[in-house]
Amino acid sequence: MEFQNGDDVASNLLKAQSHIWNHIFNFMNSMSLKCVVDLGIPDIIHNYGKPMSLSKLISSLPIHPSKKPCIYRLMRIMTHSGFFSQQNITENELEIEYMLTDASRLLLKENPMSVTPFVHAMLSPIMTNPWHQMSTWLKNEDSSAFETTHGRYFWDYVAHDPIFNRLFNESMASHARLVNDLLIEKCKEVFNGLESVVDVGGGTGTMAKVLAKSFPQLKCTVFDLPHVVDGLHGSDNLNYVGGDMFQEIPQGHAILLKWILHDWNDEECVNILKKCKESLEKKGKDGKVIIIDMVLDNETTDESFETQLFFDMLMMVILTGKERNEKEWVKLILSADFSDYKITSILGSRSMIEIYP
Ligand SMILES: C[S@@+](CC[C@H](N)C(=O)[O-])C[C@H]1O[C@@H](n2cnc3c(N)ncnc32)[C@H](O)[C@@H]1O
Repeated sequence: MEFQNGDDVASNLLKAQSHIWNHIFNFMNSMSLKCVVDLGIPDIIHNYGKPMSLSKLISSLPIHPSKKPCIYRLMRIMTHSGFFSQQNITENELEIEYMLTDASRLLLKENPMSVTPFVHAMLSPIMTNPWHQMSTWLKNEDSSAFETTHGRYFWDYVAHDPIFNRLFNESMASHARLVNDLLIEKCKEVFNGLESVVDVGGGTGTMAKVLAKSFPQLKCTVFDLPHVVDGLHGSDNLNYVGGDMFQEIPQGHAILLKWILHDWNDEECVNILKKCKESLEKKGKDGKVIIIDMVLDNETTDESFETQLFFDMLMMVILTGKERNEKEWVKLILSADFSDYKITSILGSRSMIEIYP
């Protein structure tokens, strides 16, 4: 047994207290980010074209005059968390000049890879309210805390709320734009020579459009729920089909499941994979399913692992899904009667899993 002297006890207690405080107040990071995005601060600094002083920033914001001093405090916490850098630090706060960082450049509206739609969707009260119901949900039979809060499954809710439908689809599309080019670059040989691919749960087709353009011989089908693809028009080698992947998946030589299986529990995933297998088998024997999702790995850097844990909690609270480690993926693949698989780590916390019938 270790004995601690009085000073150690006090210092450990204080550390424990700050640890708890930082956890209690972690939501302030999210909400300050939302505020900065709502006010368009990254765009204002970017459009200014050079480091922007606090006084200039304040005069560019549509805020009430009594709130002017609050902007320094908002910028201070956001600078602390890496969204801005600063120069010309003097006694006079108004002279501090702010610059963008890699993180805030990714929030610019004009950036085709902008993460701003993801901020709007994920931090809307529709998505944050369910977190207050987590412990209630753990004691009831509902499929998710989202259902406990909103009385519907997530996908059903999205189908009935056109504004949130647009917000959510745009957030997925913005995510896809960020990873598409990297993905195609890293996985060229996976799509090379393929005749057709069905992007199941392909949203509004952001990924499929890039595939169709990069591989003109490849016939791409975006398959998603009718309210997502209704009214969308394809091109020569791209078409949209509305339907339910639990019923039937259009035929293809390959099926892409990008950010799909982590939305669903094991039983649902096995059903989806079996539907994929049926679709592939109608085209012959050499097909494959290409899954893009996370493979949980606690050996990765702390930051990546934390991101994976956040997504796992998101899948639990909003949907019925989870993030899986390799062993859990293999169990799913074999349960759906696929015979072989290959995992390639591609994009930070995400991997590509090719599975073969
Ligand atoms: C997390 S999003 C992923 C979107 C896209 N693959 C991407 O990576 O950006 C999941 C997609 O699955 C679709 N989806 C949900 N249930 C579905 C079903 N039963 N049949 C077909 N698509 C479905 C949703 O509409 C949504 O577009």
